[in-house]
Amino acid sequence: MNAEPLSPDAATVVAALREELSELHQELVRYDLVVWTGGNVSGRVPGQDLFVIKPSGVPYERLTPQSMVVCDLEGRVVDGGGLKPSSDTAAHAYVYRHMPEVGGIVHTHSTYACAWAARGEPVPCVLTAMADEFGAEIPVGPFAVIGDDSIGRGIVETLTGHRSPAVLMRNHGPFTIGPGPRAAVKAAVMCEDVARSVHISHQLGRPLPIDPEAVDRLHHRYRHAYGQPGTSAQ
Ligand SMILES: O=C(CO)[C@@H](O)[C@H](O)COP(=O)(O)O
Repeated sequence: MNAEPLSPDAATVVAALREELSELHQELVRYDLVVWTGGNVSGRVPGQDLFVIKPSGVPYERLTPQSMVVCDLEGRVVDGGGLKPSSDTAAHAYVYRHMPEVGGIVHTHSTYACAWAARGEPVPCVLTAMADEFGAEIPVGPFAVIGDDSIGRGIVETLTGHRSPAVLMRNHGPFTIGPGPRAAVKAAVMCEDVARSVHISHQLGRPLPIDPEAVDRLHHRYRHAYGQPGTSAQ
């Protein structure tokens, strides 16, 4: 379905988002977070009830700005250029409808995060890098079927009021959120990194917990003081 044409301003914003998403999908490949056509990235169109998402089942090397699909917040295609949107479109749409602060969503099948998801076990906050980025454990969401908004419901119910921008959907894999798509990709990269380190730590012995007050301080510093003035950790 192709709906009303976008206003010139909205069309400019969508064009920029198509470019950004096309590039960000290659980051999933670069960081080894996906195989074949698994995984997807989306971004909310600021000021519009729209988001842009990957087409379903298209190999990463064939993804282009033009192949990205524009949807409304019910997950209906607004501009798809003949391509079907990702199988997770209804899930992303549900999150955008229920978490207005979210501007980007990522799903990957990264190995270590999926291994924790298969066990249904949260990744405990036992590294300063985890306290920085996640401010808590990485929680597990419910088992949910693919194709409707069940995954979205699980993401929203698990991450609302939680500091972590990542949830491990049980028996499935990680979904990450952020104020924009780049921040959500970063959370996906960090999620895999800490899932791997903590897994290895478990194999070596018992990881030591971090005092919750120290977790709070680390997370606050990372959010508000890390990096260059005027830039954020995102
Ligand atoms: O795991 C899932 C479905 O949740 C996806 O990651 C698929 O593997 C890729 O689906 P498309 O985004 O290509 O439809």
